[in-house]
Amino acid sequence: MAHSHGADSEVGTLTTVMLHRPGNELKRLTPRNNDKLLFDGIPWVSRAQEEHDAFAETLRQRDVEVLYLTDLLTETLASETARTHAISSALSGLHLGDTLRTYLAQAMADASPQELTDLLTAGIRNDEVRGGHGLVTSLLSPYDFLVDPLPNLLFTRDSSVWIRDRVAITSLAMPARMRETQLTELIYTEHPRFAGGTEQIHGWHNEHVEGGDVLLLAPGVIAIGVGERTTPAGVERLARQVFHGRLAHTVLAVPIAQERATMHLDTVCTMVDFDKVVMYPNVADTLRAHAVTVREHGEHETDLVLDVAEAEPFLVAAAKAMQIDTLHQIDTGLDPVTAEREQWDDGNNTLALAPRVAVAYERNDETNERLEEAGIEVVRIAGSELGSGRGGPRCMSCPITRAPLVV
Ligand SMILES: NC(=[NH2+])NCCC[C@H](N)C(=O)O
Repeated sequence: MAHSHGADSEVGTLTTVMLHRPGNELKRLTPRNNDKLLFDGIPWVSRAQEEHDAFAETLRQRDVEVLYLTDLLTETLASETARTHAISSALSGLHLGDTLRTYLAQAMADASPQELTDLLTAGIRNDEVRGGHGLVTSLLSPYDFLVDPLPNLLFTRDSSVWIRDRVAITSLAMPARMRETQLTELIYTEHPRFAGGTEQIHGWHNEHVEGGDVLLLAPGVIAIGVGERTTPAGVERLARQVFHGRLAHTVLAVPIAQERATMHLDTVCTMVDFDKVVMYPNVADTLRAHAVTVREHGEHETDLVLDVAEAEPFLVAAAKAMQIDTLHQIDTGLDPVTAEREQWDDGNNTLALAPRVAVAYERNDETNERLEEAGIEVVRIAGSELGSGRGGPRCMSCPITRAPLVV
């Protein structure tokens, strides 16, 4: 069946989304490794799954087709080429040594597609290896991971992003997340739903760009946060690619604080209408953007000559590029302490289902009330466990298709 995929805005009616239902990879988290694995606590896994199932159900009730990353992966792994590729990339680390690598490659090759999906997402710990007892396995601690678990797969926003009809395979900055894009790349390359018909841009081998930093402000206008995750060179690379592919006319490069609380642009600002954003009040006055445009196209991406404007207030630069009078910031009017608490719990990380309809964590009472006062329908979901990885509804979703935005 031919599918057409893609998105040209943050708010066009959402029709297909990719989620990841939290699984065994979360059971790998311990108080000793949670910081490195980018979680702030140890989630109660079964409750996280319940919360996630309710999130998915909420989307389905609104006619959104929900695809699960692991289902797509298992279907992809039915192909021998895909399996070989998945196994060799998962075992490419230099911590393994030849004996163990050969043993693991065989064990993974013997696994069913479903088992292989589990090994690739939950990882393999040294004490789980029953054979291959050579030097490396004896010297490593039993609790060392031979294949790292991927607890942050939950945040499907970051590991790929659709821009118009292309999908950007991102390049994740934190070591704990780098393997995620081996999986998204494999799905988009080999899964029958995407194979052949989907053109990919960027790539995990390129400069760092994470999907949480990429906001499709309007058809042709993309804001990209630059901070802890996306690097200045990452923005330049993606800008060149979207300009070369004629996917956008303006990229706004938006510096954000290099801190965990604001790891991505979507932790401080998301769109809830074609001309409205909800923004963390404590950065609203200082957020700035450089508009990047094309001075000269060329035959190749590298021939492009870019124009980079002086920084302007973000809302001003955005409205100009979007060719609207004002990009409104919904004034949540929160005092700085409440604002800081609710930002930490992803109050600003909303997922638009359509203009003026947004999914948000129920816990952020004040932000949600203000959104409703401003005419936004807030679809509340529970997230006490899901939120321990520091991500809200937008982070946990990768829109694969949105209806083109009609204003
Ligand atoms: N788009 C987002 N804001 N994603 C949140 C990702 C959270 C994840 N624990 C990380 O640190 O990478």
